[in-house]
Amino acid sequence: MIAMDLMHHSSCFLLPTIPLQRRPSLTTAQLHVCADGGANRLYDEMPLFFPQEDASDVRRRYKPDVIKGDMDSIRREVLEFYASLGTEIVDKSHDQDTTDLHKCVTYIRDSASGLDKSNLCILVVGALGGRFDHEMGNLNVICRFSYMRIVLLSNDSLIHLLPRTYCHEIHIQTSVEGPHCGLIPIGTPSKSSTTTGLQWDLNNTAMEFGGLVSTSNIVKEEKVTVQSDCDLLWTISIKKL
Ligand SMILES: Nc1ncnc2c1ncn2[C@@H]1O[C@H](COP(=O)(O)OP(=O)(O)OP(=O)(O)O)[C@@H](O)[C@H]1O
Ligand SMILES: Cc1ncc(C[n+]2csc(CCO)c2C)c(N)n1
Repeated sequence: MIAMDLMHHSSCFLLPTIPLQRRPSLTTAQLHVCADGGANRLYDEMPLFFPQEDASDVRRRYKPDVIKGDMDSIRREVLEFYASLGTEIVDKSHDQDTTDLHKCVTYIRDSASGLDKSNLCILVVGALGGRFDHEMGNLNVICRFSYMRIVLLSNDSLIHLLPRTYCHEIHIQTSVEGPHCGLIPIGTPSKSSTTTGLQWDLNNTAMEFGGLVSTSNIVKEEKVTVQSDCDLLWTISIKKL
């Protein structure tokens, strides 16, 4: 039998930041990349977190490093505002075969700008809870880049891939996530998946889309373990404040 490497997962990025900082925790990221129309949301919504402050000051403080995409959704005023602050604009309007998220992931993967990639994790905010074709496109990106750690986030859920080549230990941050969770074989049927720490554990269980998938499961322990013969999507609910 071949011993498999262990991969640890922890959503500690969801934990509140030190109150003194008074900043959303994602500001600690090394690189901030907006996918096309995502820049409109940053521009429109960041000032809402700081209603007492001048909107332009807030936007300057939360400036993206890069905006990349096919540029069919970003508003001109938003593009010009961030470009004037030095944001790098990567216009890929000629590429209509990959999504803007795909374009952004390749930017981060191929970026050589002093980014520490040893423990790289990409958090994708606003990735869920909108148009279904966009959501499916985003899931496809995490399957396509299965060798990278990419987490899709909304206000309600978090999703990432558990590659079949590892045993997984998921450390549950019970103050901010759970208890609802799911394990879904999205690409290929699984002949055997085994878990611990769930209300309905899998025990060498077969799963396939169109057959049995594990949705509406419940986390029962602070550590969940998963092992499978195929890549699985892991999803867990995010608690409301
Ligand atoms: N409602 C949504 N739900 C989930 N993800 C989204 C949503 N809207 C945008 N995204 C993500 O943000 C990226 C940029 O969004 P944008 O609105 O610029 O897409 P777009 O290129 O205009 O797409 P389309 O041409 O299909 O309308 C998308 O590739 C997708 O990953
Ligand atoms: C088979 C196939 N289906 C859809 C598209 C369209 N498309 C896919 S990604 C993208 C860019 C969105 O920003 C567009 C327009 C395609 N090219 N090929």
